[in-house]
Amino acid sequence: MSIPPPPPSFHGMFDGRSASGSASRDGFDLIPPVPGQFSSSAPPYVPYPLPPHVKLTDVLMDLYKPSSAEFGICRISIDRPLRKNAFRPETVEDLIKAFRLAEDDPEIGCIVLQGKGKDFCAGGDQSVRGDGGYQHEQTEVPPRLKVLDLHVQMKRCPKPIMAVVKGYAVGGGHILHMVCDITLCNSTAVFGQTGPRMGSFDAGYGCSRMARLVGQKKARELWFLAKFYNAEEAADMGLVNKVVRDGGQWGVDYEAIKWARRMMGNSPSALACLKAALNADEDGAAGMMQLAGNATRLYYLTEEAKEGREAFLAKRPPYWRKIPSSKL
Ligand SMILES: CC(C)(COP(=O)(O)OP(=O)(O)OC[C@H]1O[C@@H](n2cnc3c(N)ncnc32)[C@H](O)[C@@H]1OP(=O)(O)O)[C@@H](O)C(=O)NCCC(=O)NCCSC(=O)c1cc(O)c2ccccc2c1O
Repeated sequence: MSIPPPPPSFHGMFDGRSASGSASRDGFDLIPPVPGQFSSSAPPYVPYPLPPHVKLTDVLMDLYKPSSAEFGICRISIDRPLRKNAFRPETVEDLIKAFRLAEDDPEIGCIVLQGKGKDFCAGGDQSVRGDGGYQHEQTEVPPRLKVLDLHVQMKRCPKPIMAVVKGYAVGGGHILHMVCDITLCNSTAVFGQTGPRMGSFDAGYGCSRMARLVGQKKARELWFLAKFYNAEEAADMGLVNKVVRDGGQWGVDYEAIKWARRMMGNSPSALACLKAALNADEDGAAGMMQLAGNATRLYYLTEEAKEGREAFLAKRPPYWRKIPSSKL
């Protein structure tokens, strides 16, 4: 496989100097794109090429690949704007499929989760909430809370996931953004839990992740009072990485591209291991397993691991001492 040359726009990024030689602390501000760089004012995503066997009804996927040398950004959008992107079981199934595709696609380096239209997501669709969970259109599928599986999948995904929040991120929509690695929002964003007001609660990541993000006292305030908070309040609490205050309609979308390109300019394996490590204490044995899985995968790349495999296949004893690194 031929390796593409490094992207010209990144020259100088890592030594703190721009291509023109002007000093810059860490190069972040050198990262394109800026609005106006593209012919259209909307961010430059194109439809994601779905494999023929995958059909999505409630979710859209699109893609932005800055250059052939860089990884691409996959944007996953909940597409139920008339219900403020409230999710039904079919939406969750689509999200699970979309995240799986993005995770497995070697061209993708970062995933953006957003809502289509003015809102991020207003949580579980109450019109299909039955007595035992959310009811699938196909009535033979038992009512479930499949969104909890989606949370686990997002936490385990080795690629960074960034929420871009505009409008409401409430109820289960608030939990979805909290499960993402990074949250950017604009000044229209509204955050909060609604469960105790309408007969529900999420005692999973909805509690544990929130308490780690905002602290125990604030988490109890968010859940017990079930109030809404604006973008500034959410940022002050540590729920949001950055509030993009200006930049017009697409400001936060461009900021997300910039953050994604910055992350994708860093080592993918380092990011995957860091994500697993940052998850580990919250996720108990499952979290340690995720971190340990990365160690095994990296070990497989060593001459020592390859010798073990080759020896087994050749029906001979492994010859560890011929490998200089095979000692601790
Ligand atoms: C978000 C709002 C405050 C917005 O109010 P506003 O007045 O601006 O807009 P409307 O209320 O008129 O909404 C427009 C339109 O959308 C429909 N809609 C909005 N949210 C939902 C929803 N969640 N389900 C179904 N439909 C919704 C609304 O009915 C309107 O439709 P019309 O046909 O009438 O035009 C306000 O909309 C609001 O408070 N929404 C409800 C927010 C909410 O309570 N969400 C559910 C919380 S429970 C949950 O999400 C949940 C998630 C989990 O992950 C769990 C995990 C484990 C266990 C339980 C979980 C769980 O319960």
